[in-house]
Amino acid sequence: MSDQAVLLLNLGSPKSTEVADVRSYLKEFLLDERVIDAPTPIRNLVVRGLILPTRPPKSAAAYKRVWTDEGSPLLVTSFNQQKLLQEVVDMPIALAMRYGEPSIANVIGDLVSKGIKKLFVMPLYPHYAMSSYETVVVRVMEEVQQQAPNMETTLLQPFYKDEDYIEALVGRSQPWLEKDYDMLLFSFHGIPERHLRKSDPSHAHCLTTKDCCNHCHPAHATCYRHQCFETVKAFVAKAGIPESKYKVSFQSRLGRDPWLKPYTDFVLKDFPKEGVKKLLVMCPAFISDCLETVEEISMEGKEDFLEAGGETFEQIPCLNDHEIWISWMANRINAWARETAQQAS
Ligand SMILES: C=CC1=C(C)c2cc3[nH]c(cc4nc(cc5[nH]c(cc1n2)c(C)c5CCC(=O)O)C(CCC(=O)O)=C4C)c(C)c3C=C
Ligand SMILES: [Fe+2]
Ligand SMILES: [Fe+2]
Repeated sequence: MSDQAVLLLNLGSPKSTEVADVRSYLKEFLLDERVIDAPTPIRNLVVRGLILPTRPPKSAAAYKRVWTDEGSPLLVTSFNQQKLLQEVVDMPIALAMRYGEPSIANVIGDLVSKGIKKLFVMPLYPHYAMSSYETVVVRVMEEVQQQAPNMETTLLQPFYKDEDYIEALVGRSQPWLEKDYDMLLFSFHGIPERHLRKSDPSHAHCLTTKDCCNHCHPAHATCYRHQCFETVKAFVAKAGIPESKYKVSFQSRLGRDPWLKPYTDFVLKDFPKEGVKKLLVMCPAFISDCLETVEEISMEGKEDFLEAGGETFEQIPCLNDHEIWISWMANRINAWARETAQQAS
């Protein structure tokens, strides 16, 4: 029996679309200090006093629009990824979510009880953000420290511009890129501008100049905006898309603070006035389609664009459980297993 295993990680969804389940999911999510990063008493006040009494019915209604007979798209796709990967990789593939179920604590407990000693931790986020990659890694490491301090862990690094990832993304997108379109919009999940400054270890680079993300700097190791731009740069170079035919925007903002701009909803409404009638959209911050790509973009975003005078709206699905993506994950796991074997010999 192998003492190696893989842990796939993603964000998580509520247990059901019932308002009470959505409220308890949002409570765990938004009380995370890396998501709402105000001092604890203020975070408690904002989340418990302002957000939880008002937002859950609205979020539950949005989840109802995307929920399938099998459950939340994000969870269904994640379980499919796990199953398909298990068919081609010769070691246990576990799956856990940062919020909700399957919980990181239970899944690590399960791996420990199976005698796993070496773990490849795969956060399924291409880019570094304190509210996505960092929080899930910190949570996994806390749990490993507590339950299995001697377990050897290797961490999949953000892969936003890796050649194999860009190839996978372009390969997956190819059938849509061959269609006739005026503009390709790369819509990334947004984050508050404050998070970008906080994640800059120098506290002297991110957002200090307009084009900071284009000037080489160590801060880019943790700069979400830089990493999003790099994904786009590499994608358009590989796919041969000219500068006049693409744009980058940021979606899903919450609250009144400034988030990364331009905002996707504004861009979608402005496009038709600028002559963009045939639109292609993709959301590369997400490996799997979820509430944010389905409800916010394919439903709401499409409606906004068409109502403003757009003619066609096509969306490239996320990598999901496409064979290109399963092969990508399998290759990374096999590379890790080879390195581990070499180190042991
Ligand atoms: C301060 C709030 C939020 C930050 C910062 C944030 C960053 C962030 N989120 C994702 C990925 C996902 N977010 C999803 C849903 C979602 N996100 C927020 C808030 C912040 N996200 C909320 C409140 C919600 C829940 C829905 C709602 O009420 O609007 C999802 C979808 C989950 C699903 O079940 O389908 C994903 C995925 C990233 C990658 C990220 C930072 C880069
Ligand atoms: Fe989010
Ligand atoms: Fe930057």
